[in-house]
Amino acid sequence: MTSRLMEIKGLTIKDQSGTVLVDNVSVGLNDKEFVGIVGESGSGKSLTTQALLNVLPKSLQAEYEQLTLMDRSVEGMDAAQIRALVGREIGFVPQNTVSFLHPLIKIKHQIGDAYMHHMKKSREAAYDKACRLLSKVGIKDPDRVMNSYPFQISGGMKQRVNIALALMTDPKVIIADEPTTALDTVIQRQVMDLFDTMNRQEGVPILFISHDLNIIRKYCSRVYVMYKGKLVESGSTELVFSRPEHPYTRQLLDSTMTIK
Ligand SMILES: Nc1ncnc2c1ncn2[C@@H]1O[C@H](COP(=O)(O)OP(=O)(O)OP(=O)(O)O)[C@@H](O)[C@H]1O
Repeated sequence: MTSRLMEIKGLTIKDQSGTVLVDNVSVGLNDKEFVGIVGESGSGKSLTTQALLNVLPKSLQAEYEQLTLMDRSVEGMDAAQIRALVGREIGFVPQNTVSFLHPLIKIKHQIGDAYMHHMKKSREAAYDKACRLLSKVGIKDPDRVMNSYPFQISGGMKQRVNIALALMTDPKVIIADEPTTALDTVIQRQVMDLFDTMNRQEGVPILFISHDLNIIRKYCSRVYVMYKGKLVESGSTELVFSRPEHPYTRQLLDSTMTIK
């Protein structure tokens, strides 16, 4: 069986009481792909993604058959090696933008430090690159944002700071968990087009978590559908959406069509 660039196989996650939160899920990403994971709130999308990046909360127990990061099995790697690999090569945009940023540290330090550390760059180079990326995600006054504390900027700004932060190290893979939820449609479009350009022009593979079927349909070539901790369907987006097999996928498509 061939393995993917990024992959977790047979993942089961339980909480402290033994309740199964994610049940035997396998997801993967090939080189150059733009892949979506879709499902309602609480279906296990975020936990699956966190397990793939080895950043699950310690209170949860995860078991899996295989974890592959950047084409390499993590078997035999220690925690520091995995952290370095993830930090250097994978750009992760987490869902919870509020708690991800440290409240007492100015944005310019938070956005620049990983870049200086992983890429061995100067503070000035980090500042310039961060401003360029903030402009790309639609921030018109990057200097002001850079010199702010997180509480001084809006939720949508924080979300865009997180996206810029994930892109600082020119990641070889992007994993984004609902990165555009707090953004208005114009900015959402700008951010999605930025991801799309990175994927098409630079071949950066992207794993994209969303509950928005329209976004998934527009950008992703392959999709996983999660429901109540299980993977209920997967395949090419076109096929899954034109001939959904699972009742939940059908329901999801019907509800989207009603709204639109
Ligand atoms: N740290 C945790 N401890 C206990 N249960 C958790 C924890 N994190 C998530 N859960 C539970 O696990 C289930 C899956 O959560 P997860 O965040 O992966 O869902 P999701 O599909 O990403 O939903 P959303 O889009 O709302 O984030 C939910 O029932 C959630 O309440």
